[in-house]
Amino acid sequence: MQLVIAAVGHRMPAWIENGFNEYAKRMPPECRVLLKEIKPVERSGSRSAETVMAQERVKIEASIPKGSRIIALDERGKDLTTVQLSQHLQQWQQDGRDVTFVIGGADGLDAEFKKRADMLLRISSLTLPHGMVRVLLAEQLYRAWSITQNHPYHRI
Ligand SMILES: C[S@@+](CC[C@H](N)C(=O)[O-])C[C@H]1O[C@@H](n2cnc3c(N)ncnc32)[C@H](O)[C@@H]1O
Repeated sequence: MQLVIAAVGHRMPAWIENGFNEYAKRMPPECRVLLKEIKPVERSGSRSAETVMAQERVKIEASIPKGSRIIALDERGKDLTTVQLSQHLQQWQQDGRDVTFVIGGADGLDAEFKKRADMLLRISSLTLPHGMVRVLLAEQLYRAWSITQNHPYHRI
C-alpha cells in the first residue's frame, strides 16, 4: 500500500517543504508517503470559483492512482482522533489498496469530487492554508503509524 497526498499548490515556501519532508522521510518503505503537487488553475476575473475547482478536479483525478481509496481533506469533514486514524491505517494496510489524500487549492475542492470521495476528513474546524495541511497530515500519518508500532513518538 502506498499513501499518496495529491495537493493543489506548488512552489511552496521552504518551511512547508522542510516540514513535509521531515515527517515523510520517517515513514517506513511499506507505508511510504508520496506527494503529488498539482499546479493550480490560474485565477482570472472571468472564471468563477466553481469553474476553477472543476478544472482542478480534472488534474486531481489524473494524479490519483487507479483503484485508490480517496480521502478528501475538508474543514467540514469527519473528525478523527489520531488513534482512530491509526486504526484506519491498519485496515488500509490490510486491504492493500493505495490511499490518496486530496488537498484542495485556494477555493477548495469541487463539490462533486467531494461527494465521490470515500471519506471527507477534517483536521481542524479552522480553515487552514493548503500548504500547512500537507505538513499536518504528514505528521499525523507518521504519528498514526507510530501508534500501530508502539513506537515512543506517540505518548498517551
Ligand atoms: C484554503 S483551503 C480552501 C478553503 C475553501 N474556502 C473551502 O471551503 O474549502 C485549501 C484546502 O485546504 C484543505 N483544508 C483547509 N482547512 C482544512 C481543515 N481544517 N481540515 C481539513 N482540510 C483543510 C482543504 O483540502 C481545502 O480544500
